[in-house]
Amino acid sequence: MTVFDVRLITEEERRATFDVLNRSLHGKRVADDLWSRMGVSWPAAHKFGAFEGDAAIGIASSFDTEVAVPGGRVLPVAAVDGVGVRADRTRRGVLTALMAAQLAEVAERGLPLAMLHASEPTIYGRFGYGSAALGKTVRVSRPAARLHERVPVAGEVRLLGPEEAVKEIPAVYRRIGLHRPGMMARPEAWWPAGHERHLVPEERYTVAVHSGPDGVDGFVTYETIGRRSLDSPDEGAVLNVYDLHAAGPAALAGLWRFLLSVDLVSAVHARHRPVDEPLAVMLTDHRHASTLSVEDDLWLRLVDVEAALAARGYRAAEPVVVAVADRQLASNSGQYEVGPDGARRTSAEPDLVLEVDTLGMLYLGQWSATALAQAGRIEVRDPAALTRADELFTTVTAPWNGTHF
Ligand SMILES: CC(=O)SCCNC(=O)CCNC(=O)[C@H](O)C(C)(C)COP(=O)(O)OP(=O)(O)OC[C@H]1O[C@@H](n2cnc3c(N)ncnc32)[C@H](O)[C@@H]1OP(=O)(O)O
Repeated sequence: MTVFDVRLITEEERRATFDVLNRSLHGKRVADDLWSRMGVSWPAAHKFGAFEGDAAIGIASSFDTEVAVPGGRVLPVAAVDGVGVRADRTRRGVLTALMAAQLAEVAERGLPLAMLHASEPTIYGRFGYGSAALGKTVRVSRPAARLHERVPVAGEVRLLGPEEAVKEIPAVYRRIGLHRPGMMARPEAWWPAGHERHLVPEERYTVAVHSGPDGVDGFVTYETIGRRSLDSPDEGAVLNVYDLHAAGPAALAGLWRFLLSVDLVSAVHARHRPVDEPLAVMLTDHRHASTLSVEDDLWLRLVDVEAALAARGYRAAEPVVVAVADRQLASNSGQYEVGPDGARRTSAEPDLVLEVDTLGMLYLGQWSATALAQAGRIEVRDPAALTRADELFTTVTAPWNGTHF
């Protein structure tokens, strides 16, 4: 039986806890040069450590940012960005204790939501997180793929050097805005090169911007891996898209036209794209684009169910009453009436009964109530209410996070 304490870390414990994280995720200790680069992005704030005496054995980190929710509002959110337990201390409840402390702190600070990207999909459901936005990995073959003649393309693409990129790209990301549920504000500190999270990454990446009639309206960061051999021209160089954001269809098309024009490349791969991005039908032959996988991308936890439900928009339908059970934050458990005018607590009998992780799956519009009921995740007391819940929670665009954190 392991005896450990869980508490907020001190400044002096930053490196030891980062070491726990790095070893748990990558199996490597943090060398001096790595720490001198990455230490800046590992502040002590909002980091819970698990300690055996003075020795760090676990870490759960988060930072505050904002996330878009259906209906257009942007809510404060705790983005959980670093979780790990020392390999010789796993499966003894260390993570469970860390997540409880973190959730209590996020709730106490009044943040309505928490979110994360999971290393494994089996970990976070038990802590109230639901798989709230999916992402697809697409592959487009070159040189055969061509944009269809009706795809709107106006504007041009220009490559940026690293210094220009650091200056221009943060403003472009802000201008594009959080136009899909699930998109997040990116902390300013992330952008400069040399930062752990640098969003205008290392030398191996190329950054390009698209300019339309109103100025710069999209960007892409990519790297090219492998070389195409003259003996087997269909195999070889893959252009990997790391980050791609566009303000609208013309910018998206312009960036893809550019990506498909890069010489000596046999295929363009893009991970974690929005599931409804219409890339295949933007091509003359949509078999040139294939979806390699669809994966869980963003996981969402409603920390304050009433505030979170009240803050999102709903489509027109008669209200439904949902009963929510929350095993970690009992104050969230209860009935909520959800309708086109918003959501509030009620004492009415529930039409639908679900756990808070399932509510996270419903919240951004990724999953329909019907699908979740079919999967056994919603208990249906009134079948007519299921259709109403589908209508209320549906969103026109699929949710998407689009940021590596
Ligand atoms: C947001 C992010 O940072 S994602 C990155 C997460 N980190 C990693 O993947 C790094 C490698 N893994 C680890 O460090 C650890 O295995 C962790 C953090 C995933 C889990 O830590 P632990 O201290 O072992 O978790 P804990 O003992 O509290 O487990 C709680 C429950 O979850 C289950 N569980 C925990 N991790 C896993 C897993 N990877 N796969 C399946 N079940 C798991 C446990 O079996 C346990 O189940 P039970 O309550 O039915 O007994």
